[in-house]
Amino acid sequence: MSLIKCDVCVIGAGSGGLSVAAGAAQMGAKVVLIEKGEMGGDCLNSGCVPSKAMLAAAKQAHALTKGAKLGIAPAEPEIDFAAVKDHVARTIAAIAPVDSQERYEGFGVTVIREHARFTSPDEMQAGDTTIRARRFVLATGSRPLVPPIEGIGEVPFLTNESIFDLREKPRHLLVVGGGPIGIEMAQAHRRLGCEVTVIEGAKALGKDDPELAGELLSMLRDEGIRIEEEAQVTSVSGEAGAITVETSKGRFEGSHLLLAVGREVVTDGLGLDVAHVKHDGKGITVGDDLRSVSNRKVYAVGDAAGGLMFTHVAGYHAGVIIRSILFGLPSKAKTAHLPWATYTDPGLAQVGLTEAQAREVHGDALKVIRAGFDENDRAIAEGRTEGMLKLMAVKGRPVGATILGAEAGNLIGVWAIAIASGTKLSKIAGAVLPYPTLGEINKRAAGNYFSASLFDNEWVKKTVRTVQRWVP
Ligand SMILES: Cc1cc2nc3c(=O)[nH]c(=O)nc-3n(C[C@H](O)[C@H](O)[C@H](O)COP(=O)(O)OP(=O)(O)OC[C@H]3O[C@@H](n4cnc5c(N)ncnc54)[C@H](O)[C@@H]3O)c2cc1C
Ligand SMILES: NC(=O)c1ccc[n+]([C@@H]2O[C@H](COP(=O)([O-])OP(=O)(O)OC[C@H]3O[C@@H](n4cnc5c(N)ncnc54)[C@H](O)[C@@H]3O)[C@@H](O)[C@H]2O)c1
Repeated sequence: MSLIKCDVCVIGAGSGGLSVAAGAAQMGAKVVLIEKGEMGGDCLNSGCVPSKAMLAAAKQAHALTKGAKLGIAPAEPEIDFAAVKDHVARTIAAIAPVDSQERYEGFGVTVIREHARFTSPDEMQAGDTTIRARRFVLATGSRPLVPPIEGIGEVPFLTNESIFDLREKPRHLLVVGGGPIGIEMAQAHRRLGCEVTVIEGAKALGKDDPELAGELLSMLRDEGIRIEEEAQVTSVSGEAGAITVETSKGRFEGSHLLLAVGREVVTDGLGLDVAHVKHDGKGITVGDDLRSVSNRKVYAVGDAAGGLMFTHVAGYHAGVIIRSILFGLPSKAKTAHLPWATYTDPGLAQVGLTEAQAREVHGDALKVIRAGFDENDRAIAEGRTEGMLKLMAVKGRPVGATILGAEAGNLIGVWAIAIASGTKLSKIAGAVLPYPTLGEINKRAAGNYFSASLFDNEWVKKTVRTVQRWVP
């Protein structure tokens, strides 16, 4: 048994824990990082990275089939499903060194590869080591929720933890859950040659703007994905290669089953009760300072904090608590400026309020401005004219933006910055952007906010006529 005393003990080397450990160690704190599984957590090993690598292969396959539009004869892609999985594995391997034990040890972090659990309010046990720390950071993430559906124990099923290792191409993938995981995986598999049925108990992409989410779903249906909404799963049965899902809307049959019905925060096995750390089904109970409400030595970040579950949110949380832990300064996590994107093609991205939320908060003061990708010269040149930007604005400032279209996840960045910093629309409308770029759609929407009052304005017209007549 050995004892380590440190300033900060971080549990979990995923997006949140790694950001805390790197920041704290490089600013001079003595840091211990404990990880029981793979360095990099969900995002690197079974989340963002493999899903985006798979979507990239799917996009390339799909591009071949659409060539006719641009004057290139369309071709049937030859898909080697196992080789796509090799690409996924290579992508993970290429990024892994950034999250590696060696790199973190290079920052001066003590990395322990064991399961950690509290043995008292200020001590943890990890293997043969006891860690006594001034502050603990729980960055234990989440895992796929497996609901108690009748028959689920007897049927082989996939989750995000196993689907990226599957090397055989599913003949017909049944996806239960139409959230971002289900929808991204549905498009990836469809474009890679699988039959795909999405079975959603409520509304698919139900956390997004219903109008643009609806448009995306109809595009996905046009690609051949069957999406059945309001279909609550009642039971599953069958065996490998022949799965049946019974729902309130009938029976669905396929060869493989993917469960993507949400996440469950990892709080078990941590000895939270021994440390008096309050928690519930949503995660560790924290205030907006991300500090446990019942043990002030303990913080939670990322998925474990029970809010929005995204890698960039985990990274943001890390910044918030580093300020508090290292400098003793008050620091609070906000949510209004946090963006997200679903990386289908076209993508769907959101920051701030949706139209419905903005209407509820701002009533008649709200202006909703639309700019279509079919008005953007670059989108036209590339044949990527589907979708639009919806901008929610109040008194010359953005309060929300929703984008459906090419590069939506990139384009939403401008609005994330604008909303976070309170930037006026006049600044975005007045920016000079390179032509022709998709990014001009943001400027166009901001410009549209002013154009009605500028171009349909009798007073402006009169002033211009007067100046033209009298000013030499
Ligand atoms: C399929 C999929 C796709 C996604 N795509 C995106 C995306 O495109 N963009 C995006 O922003 N987000 C995406 N996400 C969400 C993102 O992956 C998570 O929000 C993010 O990984 C959360 O990071 P975290 O640090 O909170 O937890 P994790 O990354 O889950 O890390 C937690 C770590 O803690 C360790 N741990 C747990 N308990 C203990 C213990 N007792 N002792 C020691 N170690 C422990 C675990 O082993 C794990 O490594 C996706 C998620 C999935 C599932
Ligand atoms: N692009 C991204 O950033 C990205 C991608 C994937 C995942 N994520 C993160 O991971 C989280 C989890 O994703 P998710 O898609 O698993 O969860 P989710 O909670 O967003 O969606 C799950 C869906 O499953 C449905 N559902 C639940 N039980 C059901 C049942 N018995 N039968 C049929 N449908 C059922 C729900 O109605 C919901 O629409 C996301 O909220 C997000 O934070 C992010």
